[in-house]
Amino acid sequence: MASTSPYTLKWGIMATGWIAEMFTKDLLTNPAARDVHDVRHEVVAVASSSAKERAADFIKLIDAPASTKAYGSYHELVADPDVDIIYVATPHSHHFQNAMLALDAGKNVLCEKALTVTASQARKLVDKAREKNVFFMEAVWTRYFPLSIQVRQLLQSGAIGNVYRTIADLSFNRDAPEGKVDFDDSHRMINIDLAGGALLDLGIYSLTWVFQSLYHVQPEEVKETPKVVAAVNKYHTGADEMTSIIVQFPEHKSMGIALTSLRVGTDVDGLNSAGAAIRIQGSGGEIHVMGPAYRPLQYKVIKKDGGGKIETFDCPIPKDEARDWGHGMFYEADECARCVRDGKKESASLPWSESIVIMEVMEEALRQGGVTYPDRITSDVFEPHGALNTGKR
Ligand SMILES: NC(=O)C1=CN([C@@H]2O[C@H](COP(=O)(O)OP(=O)(O)OC[C@H]3O[C@@H](n4cnc5c(N)ncnc54)[C@H](OP(=O)(O)O)[C@@H]3O)[C@@H](O)[C@H]2O)C=CC1
Ligand SMILES: O=C1OC[C@@H](O)[C@H](O)[C@H]1O
Repeated sequence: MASTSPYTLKWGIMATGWIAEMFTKDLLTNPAARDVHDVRHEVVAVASSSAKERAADFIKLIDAPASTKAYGSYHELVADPDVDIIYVATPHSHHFQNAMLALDAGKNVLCEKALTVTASQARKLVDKAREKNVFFMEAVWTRYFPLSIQVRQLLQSGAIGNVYRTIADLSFNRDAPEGKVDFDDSHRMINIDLAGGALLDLGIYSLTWVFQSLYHVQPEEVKETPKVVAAVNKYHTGADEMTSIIVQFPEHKSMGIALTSLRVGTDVDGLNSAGAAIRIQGSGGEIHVMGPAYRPLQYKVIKKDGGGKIETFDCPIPKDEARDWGHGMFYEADECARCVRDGKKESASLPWSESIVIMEVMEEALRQGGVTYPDRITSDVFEPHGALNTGKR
């Protein structure tokens, strides 16, 4: 008879910034609040590259169990035998080195987006995961939302006919006087040393929708590597502040347009008055996903022969009332738990090969736009004791 007790995945959290807080609070919610009963999560340890006290403060901040261990280095975290999986929540610049540190130690890894700064780095991480026979996934949380799964199923079932075009935007209006944007130059959003820029931070979600709707659904035997045409406006730090990419699949007669900007917003008034952030267009209709592209809560299906009828589907993020929390990152955590439980090394929702192709597209777009990141963060040579793994700023 099948066991009824849920599988427990034990997490180590690498870094103590904003998204680490959001994600770890989600891990601590009761899975039953989202009607999940087959897996659960434990936060075993948190590491800060700055100081052990910072990790201890984080544990208090998120109201984790008192037994949660605090480490003052990433090395200690990856050496902890109680940890099953490491969540890498550092800036883009650090992902390759930090994820490699964890994989090399034989840990399963969930690494924040954008997976790396270069495609070569992504390929090396995948090679290491394969060599160590561990699970590895890019934390594009939106992919694991029930909304995304429903939209992919609709597309695969032919609900809007042949899908030919997707237009997706994730842009924030952070325009500021004197040609500036409303981030300090040192902020990771625009800091070239941290691999900042609109594309790696936000545009990756526009590409996620282009890829979910046009590439992911292509049968394996006819998967087509896209052609890329990009236009980039650079900020004075050297990072991209506005990037538009055409992703072309000529064999499939399809095209995606992925947009991102730090000057104008997708949602001009914060009330979705401007309409859908994502339009997926097929021969028989359209699916409109209401933004933001990273955390969409509603989609609409409009059929060509629907006589003006619009079907609207709401997909709210469930909240654990006892903890007064529910952000939506628990869906990707549940996916990790199921994959590790089942011995899978990659997720079918975002396979390694797809993360790599998306990195290739972003790399090519930035190349066309003349954005160059410093050598120390584009290197694909693993330096376990280098500055990016030891917290030397
Ligand atoms: N999925 C999502 O919705 C979101 C994902 N992200 C992604 O998460 C990652 C982190 O973003 P976010 O949490 O906003 O960033 P923060 O700046 O808030 O946190 C980054 C953390 O990384 C660690 N770190 C190590 N070295 C450095 C360094 N040189 N400079 C700055 N921080 C360093 C620090 O933790 P410590 O000192 O403890 O080691 C720091 O707190 C990015 O990849 C981003 O794209 C961000 C926001 C939303
Ligand atoms: O991943 C993200 O999604 C939400 C944004 O606010 C954030 O900048 C980005 O990193």
